[in-house]
This record gives sequence, structure tokens and C-alpha cells, in this order.
Amino acid sequence: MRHATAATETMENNSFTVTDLYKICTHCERLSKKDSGVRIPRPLGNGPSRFIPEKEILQISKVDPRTQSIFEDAFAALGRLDNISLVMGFHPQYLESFLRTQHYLLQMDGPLSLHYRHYIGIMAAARHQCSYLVNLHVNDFLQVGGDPKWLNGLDGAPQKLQALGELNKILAHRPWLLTKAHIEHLLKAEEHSWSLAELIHAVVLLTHYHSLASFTFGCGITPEIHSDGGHTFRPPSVSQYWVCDIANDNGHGNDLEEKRGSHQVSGEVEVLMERMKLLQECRDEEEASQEEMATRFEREKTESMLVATAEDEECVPSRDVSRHFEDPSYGYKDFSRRGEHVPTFRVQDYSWEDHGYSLVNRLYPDVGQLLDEKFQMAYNLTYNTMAMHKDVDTSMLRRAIWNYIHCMFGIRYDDYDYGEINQLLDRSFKVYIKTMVCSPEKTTKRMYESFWRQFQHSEKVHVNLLLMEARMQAELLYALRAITRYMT
Ligand SMILES: CC(C)C[C@H](N)C(=O)O
Repeated sequence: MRHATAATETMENNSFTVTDLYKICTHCERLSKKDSGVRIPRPLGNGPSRFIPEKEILQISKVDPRTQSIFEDAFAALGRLDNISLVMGFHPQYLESFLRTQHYLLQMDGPLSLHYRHYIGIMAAARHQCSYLVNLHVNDFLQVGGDPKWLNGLDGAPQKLQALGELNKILAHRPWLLTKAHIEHLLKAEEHSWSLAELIHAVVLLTHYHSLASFTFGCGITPEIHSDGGHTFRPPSVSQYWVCDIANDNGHGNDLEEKRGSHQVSGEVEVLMERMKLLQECRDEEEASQEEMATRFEREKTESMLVATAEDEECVPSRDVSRHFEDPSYGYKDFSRRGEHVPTFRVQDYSWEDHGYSLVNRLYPDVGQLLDEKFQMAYNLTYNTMAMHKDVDTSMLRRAIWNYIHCMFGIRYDDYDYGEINQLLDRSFKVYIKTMVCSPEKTTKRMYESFWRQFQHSEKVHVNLLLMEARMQAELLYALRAITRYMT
């Protein structure tokens, strides 16, 4: 069994009867553990996400047989069902496409060897200090025979992988700075050089794991109980709560506050829907000039750089394993603070549909297709709902979200009126988006809770899918354009 839980490991060599280990709690008359020196792990989190109640997540697989079967397939393929998949289970159609792609990238025939693939996943996740993904792939890396010495840091890995460090860094934080010189450096490094096909595989993996780190932090994914950070051997603090209170979930007294909060924001959804309607009507009336459209884009792009990603928020300390990999001083804020300019990338000149897709498909067959399906799935996914309202056309809102992310990366669609973004995405939503996309490790529960307070958790996960895929496509566009420029 690949992941024997710590509980079974601890218990299996000892035979105790229940009464040896437990006593009756005088408070609720339930059994509680006697201090007999046996270390029993307790899960640290309450379910797969810190942001979403466990009950809601587990509900989905129970009611939907399709989700159930996707979960079974995922378990069969990887020997585990991770918390990311459980949370994505809110959107089974998307989950299917996501898992198919990930399975292909990690396990099927391809230019890179298996241990390289997992190592690149580790490098990418470490760029965002995402210990959750780092730990998953450290396990996988060792499982496929990877050399443990490489895990001491990039210095311990072969030069070929070390050379990828720069691309990893730029792609994660400032992809617009990529040039064909970076590509040339990797492809012409004599005995350590990359082939074009290998490089495409690596680029897809890097962008996949950067954006998956965004999803992980954006949804507050918690480590599984058997992995590092997922459990503790310390007993719950009895000074504050009775153990039975904690088990009954009476330890969090926030209900009243939550109710008060939602009362204050009632009407938020209706206002948003009214705005969508108005914009729809105006669209047919006035047409802005080309210059005006370009100005609106520039304005939104500049403003997006100024949106603060709560720097004073307490940052979760990173685990050692990721610290060894990457110099954390190169992040998003370094350039946004200095007010550097993000150049404009026109989709007319280089788009996923017309250029990126075919380049990937040519060098790494089937992957262009898989990615294309996944992008389309995320972009077009809708249930025609807005919180408690049904039969709503949400395409305008979803498009604003997608285009806002691309706008932050300097990517412009000539036919889109960027004025719509300010009408539809409010400040707290923009703070969340900016943080989750640019500095995911800084996403907090408070940020998750402060935007779209009347919407369902499944809708917030839906937003995360849009953000994650838009980010991945933006990074890919820059990388693929640099590769195309090198080739021509
Ligand atoms: C992200 C949300 C606005 C999506 C919406 N619930 C829909 O089904 O389209």
C-alpha cells in the first residue's frame, strides 16, 4: 500500500483493548483517550479545504454518480485521490478534462523521463512555495526511482534541469520578459541541451504547476492526513475546548458573525445582474473608437498593477523543502513596486487558437488538443446561475474575469471593451484575483470570504478554474511565442 496512514503504522504493532486506551469523558460521557504514551495522529485540517466546509465537498460525490466514477478512475491511475480533485469535483466535466491532461503529461509516452516530469513539477510548485504540491511530487519522484540527492535543491540536480531554473522564474512572475535568447540558451547548451520536444513538455509542465499552485492556494487546499503538515501528534488544546466540543464542531463560534455579514451584502448579486443587463443594452448602442478602446485597455492594465496583494497579511511560513529550491526574492511585487511597464501583447498577432495550439501539437502530439479542450471547458462552463438566481446568461461576467487576468499579463483582445471590467469586478474581487494569480501563497481565508459573499462555494471554485486556466494560457502564450521567434 503506497500511503499507509500514520495511524495504522503506529497502531499495527500494538494490541490494546479499547479500555486500555480510552476513558469516559465526564462532560459528554463519550470515550476519550487515556494518556498511555501511544502517539496517535489527528488531522490538522477540517477536510480538503480550509475555506469550504467539509460537508459540502463530500456531498458532491455522494449525489453524482459521474463524479463518483471520475474519482474511481483517478484513484486507479494514481493510487490516490488528492484534495485538489475532491474540490474540483464540484465541476465534474472540467475535472475529467483536467485529470486526462495531467495523466497524459505525467504518465503517458512523452519526450521527458518520468522522474524529470515530477522534478519539474516540484520546481514549478516551489516557485510559489506551494508545499502541498511539492510534497505530492517529491513522493512521486521517489516512487519512479528519482535520485533523492536532487531533492536537496536545484544544485543537486543535473545541469540540464538547473538551466531550466531561469525559465521557471521568469514564466512564473514576468512571462513578458521571455525572449528567444532564453530559448536559445536552453536548446544550444552542448551536452546539456534540451530538444525542442523536451522543452515543450517542460514548458507545459511548468505552466500547469504554476497555475495549479494558484488553485491550491486560491481554494485553501489542505494537505492529506498522511502527508507533511496534514496531521499532528499533539492533543487538542483542552484548556480552551472539551475534546467532545471540538468533535462536535462547537469550537468555531462564527455563525452569528457570518449571518450578520451576509445580511449586509444582500442585493450584491442583483446589482451585478443589473449592471450586466445595462452593459448588454449599451453595447448595441454606442461603439467606442479604436483609440478609445486601446486607452481603456491601457488604463485597466496599469490599474491592475496597482491593486495591492495584501502585503501586510500574515504569510504562511514556507516549508524547508521549497526554500531549498528557489530564491524567493524574485516575485511579482519586485517589479510592480518599481512601477515597471508591462508591454502589450496583441492576440491578433499571436493567439492560442491560431499559433500556440498547432506548435504544441506538432512537437508533443495530442497535448495541444488536450489543453485546448481544457481551456474551452473552463471558458465555456456555465450552469446559468448567479448565486440563488437561475436562467442567467453569465458569459459577460465570465469573459470579464478571463480577460482581466490576461490584461494583468499585458494580453489584449482588440474587440473587447475593457471598460466592462470595472463595471463587473469590484475591488475585493480584484484583490483576490490579483493575489491568487500573482502571489498565490498570500491568499488568505479572509480574501476568499470577502468577495462575492452571496455566491456558492461551487461558484467560487468555478472562478478559480477560470483564473487558473487563464493564467496557464497567458504563460503558455509568452513561452510559445518566444519558441516560435527562435524557430523563425
Ligand atoms: C463563476 C460564476 C459566475 C458562474 C455561474 N454560476 C455560472 O453558472 O455561469
